[in-house]
Amino acid sequence: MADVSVDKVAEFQNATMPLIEATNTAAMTSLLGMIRSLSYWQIAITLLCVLLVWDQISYQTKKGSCEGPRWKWYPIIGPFLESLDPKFEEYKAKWYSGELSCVSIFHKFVVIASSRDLARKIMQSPKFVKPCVVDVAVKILRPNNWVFLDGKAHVDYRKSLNGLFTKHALEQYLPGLEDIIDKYIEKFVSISKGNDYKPQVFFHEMREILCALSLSAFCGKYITEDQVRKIADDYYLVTAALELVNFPIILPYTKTWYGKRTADAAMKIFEECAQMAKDHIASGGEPICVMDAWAKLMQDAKDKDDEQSRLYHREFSNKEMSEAVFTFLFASQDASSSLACWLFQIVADRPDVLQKIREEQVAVRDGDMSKKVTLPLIEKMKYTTMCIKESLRYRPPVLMVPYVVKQKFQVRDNYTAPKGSMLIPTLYPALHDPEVYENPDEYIPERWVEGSPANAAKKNWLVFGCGPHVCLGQTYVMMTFCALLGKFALYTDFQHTVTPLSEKIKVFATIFPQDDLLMTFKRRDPLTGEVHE
Ligand code: HEM
Repeated sequence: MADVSVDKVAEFQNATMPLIEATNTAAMTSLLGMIRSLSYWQIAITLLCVLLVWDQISYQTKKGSCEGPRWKWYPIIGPFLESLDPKFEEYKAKWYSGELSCVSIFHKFVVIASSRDLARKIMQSPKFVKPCVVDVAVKILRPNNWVFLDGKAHVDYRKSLNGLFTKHALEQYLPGLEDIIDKYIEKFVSISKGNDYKPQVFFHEMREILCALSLSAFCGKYITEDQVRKIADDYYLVTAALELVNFPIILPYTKTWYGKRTADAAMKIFEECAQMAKDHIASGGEPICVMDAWAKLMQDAKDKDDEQSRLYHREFSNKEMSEAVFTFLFASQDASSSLACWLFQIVADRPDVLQKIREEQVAVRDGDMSKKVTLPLIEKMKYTTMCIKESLRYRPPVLMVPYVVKQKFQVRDNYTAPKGSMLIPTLYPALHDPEVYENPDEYIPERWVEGSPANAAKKNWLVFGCGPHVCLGQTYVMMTFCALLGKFALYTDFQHTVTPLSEKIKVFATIFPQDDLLMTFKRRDPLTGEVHE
């Protein structure tokens, strides 16, 4: 029976095939004839119409249940021009338009996740997503850099870096950090003095001090003051080169070219530092910076065979160490400068808060101002820590963390993000959730007292991300800022001039006050509070 039907079908196909072929050939001929009869203009307009329709259909298909414009109002480019000059208020409107919202810019489809749980889900799904970097980052940070590792390779490498940022390791970097803080207290006071103590922009100085602190922690005394100044001065070129919208090919004298040149110069310096650190440790020296700590971990691991030691059994080359240290600088510079600007502004604007910090700083030293900043001292700075945490919550330096979808990813029941799309977990809404943080738009350090709802809501604390890429430097940040704010509060009388733009947020990689922070610093006696001009 079956054989008969198969034969019949074959017979029918044989009979009809010539007819179908003839029809197809005729259709093709008439289509070609029609195309030949069109002018170049008509062909171009037809192709453009096809492209526009395809662009809209592709947008609609990918958009699914996400919030977002019904149509792509600016065909092809989407809101490209707005993305060149990002505005905080526009971001905010997007986050609060729905827990998943989308935009499409050129061929890139971007999904923004603004609820706490979706943001966490994305950051904790390394099987489906990986951090998204702009194309040019691979050239600037170099293709073999550890930051581009994914999955198990990333987890393994990350384990070897964690050892450089444990509390024990960080404790060793503190004396170097304190030296830098002392120097910059002098410097800020003398800058203000040179300007007759009139308010002036301190945004650049904040970036410089943060760069100097990071470089001291990473390279210790191996890096000279001139080298620090040069890197601090030029670093903004790297930030500009790695902005979300930039030309992917490095052409001479463009932003990306300057960025790469700066990064290469910094990495060359770090390579030399790595060798000096290895020599220092080999000659029995104690570690005082990240480079030293790394060399020491390698040296100590030689005769051991436990899991931790095996991470350091291979020799990390100077080049590899320099590239890793550059990523630390890259990850820290903008975010830490942002925190510094907001923290100094916020505290200066609230004399009661500043007063409490000063009292605590004197108390933890038992009134003995010769005491050096150590880990036990920092652990006693409960109120200062709360002020820093609240600044990070109130003005989180990193608003969003872009990820790219590696394979189709069901983000929520009714939405699956397509492969290749960008998924951006947003950190701000979770940190301003009124159910967890009462009056979320007010700065209230006391909300962080032990046992408080804010403290209990660990899942909302997304300032440093979560999951396998969670910030490597978070403990370092808290320690450094306790030392920094504590000493400036004790030894300087710092004032902030409030302008209508002070509380407005400017987005430049991270966030800064729109007026660039107008401040003055005067020398202050830490015990009597007497201010000297
Ligand atoms: C206020 C300062 C800082 C903030 C707010 C901050 C925030 C963040 C955030 C949100 C992430 C992404 C986390 C994720 O994808 O889940 C991150 C990653 C990272 N941060 Fe920080 N960060 C700060 C300072 C630093 C410093 C000082 C360092 C220096 C070591 C650092 C090193 C890193 C590194 C290396 C990564 C990538 C980790 C990985 O991919 O495994 N950060 N940071």
